[in-house]
Amino acid sequence: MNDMHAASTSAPLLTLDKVTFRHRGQTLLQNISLTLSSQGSTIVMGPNGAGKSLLMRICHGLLTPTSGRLHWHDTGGRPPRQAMVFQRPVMLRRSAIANVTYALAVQGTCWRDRKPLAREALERFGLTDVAHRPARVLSGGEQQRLALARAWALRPAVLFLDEPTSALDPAAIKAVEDAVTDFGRVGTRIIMNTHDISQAKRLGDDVLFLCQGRVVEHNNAESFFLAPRTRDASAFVRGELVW
Ligand SMILES: Nc1ncnc2c1ncn2[C@@H]1O[C@H](COP(=O)(O)OP(=O)(O)OP(=O)(O)O)[C@@H](O)[C@H]1O
Repeated sequence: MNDMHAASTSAPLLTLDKVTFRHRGQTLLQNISLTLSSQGSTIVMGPNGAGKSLLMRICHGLLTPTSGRLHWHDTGGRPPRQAMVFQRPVMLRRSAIANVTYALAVQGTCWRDRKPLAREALERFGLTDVAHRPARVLSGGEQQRLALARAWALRPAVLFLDEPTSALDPAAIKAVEDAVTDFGRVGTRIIMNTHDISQAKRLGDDVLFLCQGRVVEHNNAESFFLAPRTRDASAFVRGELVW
């Protein structure tokens, strides 16, 4: 494994030490050791079933590894403020704005600040007109923007995105990519999983390439796409079928 990152000069953010995840006798993630730096955007790539979503869920704290450990460097080992955007947005049976204020309440934001923060986030993502519509009747693209607005309102230090554009048309994809760039501009650390090589080139600083539950290559994005170091990554970049 090449654990070289684009932003390797910046301080470490998260270290995974021999993280393994087993389920019903199957090893789905095996001995993953890596360090993510505190700046930039990491793109997680690899074939279907490689364990990309599992890895992100473990990093986000939704799943616990069977063995191994995670260490967040800046926050004394504890996870920093973080949010996750999924392929299919998870919306509560409430209005768009209530989905945002609810997330702020869960985070512990003072009730006086919730509505102003929610309105600002909805406006930023072009959702002011649908603020009082039930979130679940919004279009797929609008729901994904709402998921991003909800994440934006939380001011996360780290944002995980699990294939956020795979069900969207080009205009909606552009809106999501612009949002990811905006998060990056305000210093949010991006960790995103995508199958779209062009998108990875547009958004990624470093690439984490997984195959069959292992990290095969971790490299800065330019090197990964121009001169991958491993056979599997080369085949993947050439568009060959890798599994
Ligand atoms: N919560 C879970 N508990 C147990 N097994 C899981 C869980 N989530 C995923 N898996 C299994 O782990 C393997 C890897 O799944 P994962 O969703 O991480 O792959 P992926 O690389 O994201 O694939 P894709 O590109 O198809 O989304 C699959 O065999 C899946 O069935």
